[in-house]
Amino acid sequence: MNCFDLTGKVALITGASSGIGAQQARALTAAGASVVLLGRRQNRLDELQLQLQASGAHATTLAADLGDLAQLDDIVSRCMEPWQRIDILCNTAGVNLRQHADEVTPESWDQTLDLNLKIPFFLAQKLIPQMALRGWGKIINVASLQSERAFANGIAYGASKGGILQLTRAMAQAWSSKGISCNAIAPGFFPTELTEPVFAQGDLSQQLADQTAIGRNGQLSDLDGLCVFLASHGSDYITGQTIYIDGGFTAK
Ligand SMILES: NC(=O)c1ccc[n+]([C@@H]2O[C@H](COP(=O)([O-])OP(=O)(O)OC[C@H]3O[C@@H](n4cnc5c(N)ncnc54)[C@H](O)[C@@H]3O)[C@@H](O)[C@H]2O)c1
Ligand SMILES: O=C(O)[C@H](O)[C@@H](O)[C@H](O)[C@H](O)CO
Repeated sequence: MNCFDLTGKVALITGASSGIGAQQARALTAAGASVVLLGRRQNRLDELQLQLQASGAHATTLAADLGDLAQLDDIVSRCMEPWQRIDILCNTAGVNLRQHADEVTPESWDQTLDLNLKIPFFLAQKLIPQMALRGWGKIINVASLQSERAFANGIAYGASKGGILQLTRAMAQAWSSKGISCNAIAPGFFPTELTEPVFAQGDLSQQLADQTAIGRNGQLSDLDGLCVFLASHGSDYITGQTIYIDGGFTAK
């Protein structure tokens, strides 16, 4: 048995229209999974769907805004339509407003905490029952360096990503006995739309690379192995963990 083979599994990926979510879609389909691509930009989802289909993968799109919790039941029923199952949930949609503490407002706080922390929990809660019926499932949350390290412009973001670390442990306590592993990946700095303002400052980008043990920032393809591993039978006895994939940044 190839314990990393995802043939027959269906993954829902939020934030799939760009960056880490789109890369997870490439990695999971390359390992045999079918994917439901959830994002707000239909044109971007369509482009990715075509690319994945060109390499023989099964992919569908679901244009939806996760900013409104009231829409979640409708979103969940739409994501179940294509294959009547979701085995793997990648909770990847996220936002970082990079505000100094003096500038954070109740609205910007809620926007960040709702998308980065609240939605991952409630989306999982709604998908767990059908995973539990089959006795197997995988929740993959996305943490951050800011689950561990504090940045002055990361008040709400850091709170949300610190929260993800503990939420992942609590989800694991609640659901692992049903055969559902709940883990998180914690990427270092990877070039995406989210980090454009960081990578646009060459000096800052180099300083961050210098803080890694490997000596460079991440490339999206660095994430593939961990993503497939956490989605597969290969990680069935791992749950409640946040795995840093940061070139050794947090090990320093
Ligand atoms: N890039 C990095 O260095 C890095 C490091 C650590 C963690 N992360 C995390 O990775 C995740 C993905 O970020 P990324 O770096 O790929 O950036 P990204 O901006 O490319 O991806 C975020 C995605 O979330 C989507 N999104 C935002 N608001 C949404 C909403 N209301 N409804 C639905 N989708 C919405 C965006 O459209 C985008 O596609 C985030 O949770 C981020 O915090 C990124
Ligand atoms: O972009 C930034 O300003 C933030 O520091 C984060 O979004 C990081 O990219 C990431 O979370 C680090 O792991």
